[in-house]
Amino acid sequence: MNKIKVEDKEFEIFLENDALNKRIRLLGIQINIDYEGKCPLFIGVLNGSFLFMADLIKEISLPCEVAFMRVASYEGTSSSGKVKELIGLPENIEGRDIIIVEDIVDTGLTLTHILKMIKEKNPASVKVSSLLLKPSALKYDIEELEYIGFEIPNEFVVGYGLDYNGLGRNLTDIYRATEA
Ligand SMILES: O=P(O)(O)OC[C@H]1O[C@H](OP(=O)(O)OP(=O)(O)O)[C@H](O)[C@@H]1O
Ligand code: HPA
Repeated sequence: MNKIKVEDKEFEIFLENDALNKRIRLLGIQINIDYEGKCPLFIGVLNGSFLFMADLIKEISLPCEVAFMRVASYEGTSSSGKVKELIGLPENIEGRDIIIVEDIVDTGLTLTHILKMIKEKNPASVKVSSLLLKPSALKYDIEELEYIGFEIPNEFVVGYGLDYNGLGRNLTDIYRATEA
C-alpha cells in the first residue's frame, strides 16, 4: 500500500525501511572509522530520534554510551519570546566526544539551541547525526552536521519516529505529504 492517511492528511511512500537500514549501516561504518580509539556519547533528541538511535547504535562496534534528552519550549517572561530548555542532558559531558542524534533537521532552530547549550559544558567534540536534512529549509549555519542519512526536499514527512500531530511514529517506512 503506497498511500496512507494519518489523521486528516494523505501521505505517499518516500523512503522504505530497507533503504533506511542500508543507509544507517553506512553511517555506522563511517562513525566507527572516525571515532576509532574513542568512546563517544550518543545523545538522542526525543521523541523523534528513538527508532533511528536504536538502529544506528546497533551498527556501532566501538565502546560507547547512549543517552536521551528532550527540548522543552515555553514562553519566556521577558520579551525574548520562546525559551528553550534541555531536559535530561547528562551531567558530566566535559571532555566527552558527543554525537547528537536527530530524526530530522528542518530549519535548524532546535539543533542550534542544543549545540549552544551542549558547548557551554566543554565537551571534547560535538557532531550531529541526523537521519534527514531539508537543505532548502535550513535557516542556520550548522557546521557540526556530519552524518546525514538523506537530504530531502522541503516537504512534510512522517514515519520511522517522525510524527504528524503525534501520530505515525510507528510506521516502519517514511512517507511524504501528497499536498501541503
Ligand atoms: O530544525 P527544526 O525546524 O527545529 O525542526 C527539527 C526538530 O523538530 C522535530 O522535533 P519536534 O519539536 O517536532 O518534537 P518531536 O521529536 O517530539 O516530534 C525534530 O525531531 C527536530 O528536533
Ligand atoms: O517534516 C517533518 N515531519 C515531522 N516532524 C518534523 N519536524 C520538523 N520537520 C518535520
